[in-house]
Amino acid sequence: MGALSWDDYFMSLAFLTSMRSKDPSTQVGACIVNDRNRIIGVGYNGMPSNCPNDQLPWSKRSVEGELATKYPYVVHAELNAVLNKNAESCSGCRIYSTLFPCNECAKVIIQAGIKQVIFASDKHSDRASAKASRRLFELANVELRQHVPEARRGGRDGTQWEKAEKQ
Ligand SMILES: Nc1nc(=O)n([C@H]2C[C@H](O)[C@@H](COP(=O)(O)O)O2)cc1CO
Ligand SMILES: [Zn+2]
Repeated sequence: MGALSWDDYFMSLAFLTSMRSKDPSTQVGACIVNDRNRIIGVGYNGMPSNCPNDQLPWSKRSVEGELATKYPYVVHAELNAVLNKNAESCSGCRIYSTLFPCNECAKVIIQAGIKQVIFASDKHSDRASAKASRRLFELANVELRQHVPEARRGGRDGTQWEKAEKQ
């Protein structure tokens, strides 16, 4: 078996990172890499630091309304990856994400100077948020590419991607 490609390696790292997420329904991971294939930052979806996790909800919906769901509180994987960066800048970098970025993360990705987005799952492509992301990325000349694991081209065991697509 040959060496793992950079794309498979960084997407695998994004999946590994996603496994740190406490979100019971959707674990997302992201990894930012520079043009020398050095890792600049990683992140997963989680509640903001210093907020005791047991005091915020993980529900998708609630009879008590939106404030009793995770959505107003959770920090997305891509935003965490940018915020966690260990380099001066993300300018000219690429980001690997296990899920296509929402429009709020698209704004952050563009403002951070990231030039390429590689994603695994695109399961919410019909949502307004994903359509807005695409529009912003197109206007800002950020390249989008869905990751096709080597396994799909014949060879490696690609079970983690199959699992992500089913999520
Ligand atoms: N690109 C993304 N990065 C993320 O980190 N997320 C997070 C926010 C939530 O914690 C979870 C989505 O919840 P759900 O609606 O699929 O149960 O994934 C969501 C998206 C989707 O745009
Ligand atoms: Zn987002």
